[in-house]
Amino acid sequence: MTIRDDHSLAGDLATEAGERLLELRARHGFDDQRALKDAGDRSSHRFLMDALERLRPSDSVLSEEATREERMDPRRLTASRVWIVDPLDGTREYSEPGRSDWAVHVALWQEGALMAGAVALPAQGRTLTTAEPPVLPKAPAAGEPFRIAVSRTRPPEFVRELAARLGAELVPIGSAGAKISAVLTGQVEAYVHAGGQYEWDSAAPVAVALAAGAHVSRIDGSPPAYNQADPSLPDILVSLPDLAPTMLACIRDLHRQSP
Ligand SMILES: Nc1ncnc2c1ncn2[C@@H]1O[C@H](COP(=O)(O)O)[C@@H](OP(=O)(O)O)[C@H]1O
Ligand SMILES: [Mg+2]
Repeated sequence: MTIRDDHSLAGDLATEAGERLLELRARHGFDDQRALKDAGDRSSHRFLMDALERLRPSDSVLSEEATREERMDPRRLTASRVWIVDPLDGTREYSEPGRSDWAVHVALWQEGALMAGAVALPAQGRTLTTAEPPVLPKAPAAGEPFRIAVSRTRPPEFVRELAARLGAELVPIGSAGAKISAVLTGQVEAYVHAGGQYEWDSAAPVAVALAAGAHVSRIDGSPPAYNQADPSLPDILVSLPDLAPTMLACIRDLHRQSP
């Protein structure tokens, strides 16, 4: 098995899971959105688990849709390779007609670092991967306005003030994968989240963002850690590198004023 194989495998699995989700959405329709969400989460999880079991039988897997016991299985903490997957990120948007901000995340953590990953954006017809990381757009000149992607439904409470101080525009988008992809492809210049999230929500897009050379950190500037005993990873900042120092300083100021 070569390193290159893992990058391609992540891309192929995310893309195929995404195609299956597109078919399911077309077949199912939107009359029962709850049922569509459940069917999407469940079938995509099953597909990815079966494929990884077959193709990488000695690796561990941490999936959003696994049972609590499976997620807390201590064996993954001593494993050297763990696939961290979110079979359907942006489940809410998947169940809304016409929306393309949902994703499939497949990442590989190996010995302490994210070493491969892919984010399929099936309704946008593309998959971003560490096999061929996207070329980052140019950052806006100092003082120029820029755009920050935020959750449509659970944006961090400090984000309005952050945008006001930085002269930035907030762009609500569903799915952490779709938001980080939007940074990497030039629809926005940054993504900030706080208040709750899990490793599977960010592992794959963070792997691609790091491979592309984007800034990735927690909102206190520290590096995010994956394959932890507690998979909670509640905040994240991904941005074009030049914007990160100013954004982190501004977030720090805001927290100093109202901790
Ligand atoms: N406060 C919070 N607590 C837990 N999970 C959160 C959260 N805010 C966002 N998330 C998760 O992060 C992903 C992106 O959310 P959003 O679109 O709001 O930015 C979603 O994943 P899923 O769709 O896989 O559940 C969502 O559940
Ligand atoms: Mg998710």
